Amino acid sequence: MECRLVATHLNVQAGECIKVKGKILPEAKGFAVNVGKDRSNLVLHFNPRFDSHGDVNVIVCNSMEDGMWGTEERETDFPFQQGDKTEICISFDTAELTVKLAGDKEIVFPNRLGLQNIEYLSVEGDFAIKAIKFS
Ligand SMILES: CCCO[C@@H]1O[C@H](CO)[C@@H](O[C@@H]2O[C@H](CO)[C@H](O)[C@H](OCc3cn(Cc4ccccc4)nn3)[C@H]2O)[C@H](O)[C@H]1NC(C)=O
Repeated sequence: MECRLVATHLNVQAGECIKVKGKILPEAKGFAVNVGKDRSNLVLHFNPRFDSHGDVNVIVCNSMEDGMWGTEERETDFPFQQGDKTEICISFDTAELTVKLAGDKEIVFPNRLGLQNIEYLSVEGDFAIKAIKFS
């Protein structure tokens, strides 16, 4: 599937926010926003699934350490629509990450890797990026 963006050497600090703005493709099956140390060490794989891997309208979150997936956490309160514009804001501290979504929805996920900064960001799948902002 389509890799939309990879950014490295970011040095995003705890308390700062990574904002990803874009448009979900009309026939989207899924997309993912990954943040972490590098492509094999992800503190968060944020993966909204419209219809993929047997999931329909589920947000799958997971971590990856040395290339090995962790235990998935799944959210069925699904604030995404195919074809819509959306904005995802990820902030974190050494304990957890907070993903702010449309409609004041928030998802909290543990910082299983204990990362103190985020070096790596990638966006994959059926998502057309409009802007990336670090604040
Ligand atoms: C019940 C026993 C099998 O469990 C299934 O095992 C699959 C394989 O590990 C799980 O699917 C994987 O879940 C991972 C998160 O835990 C990742 O989402 C794996 O995908 C990685 C990936 C990203 N990409 C790029 C991309 C991303 C988004 C949309 C399109 C392409 N391509 N592959 C995805 O293949 C899938 O979530 C899991 N399902 C359950 C219910 O546990």
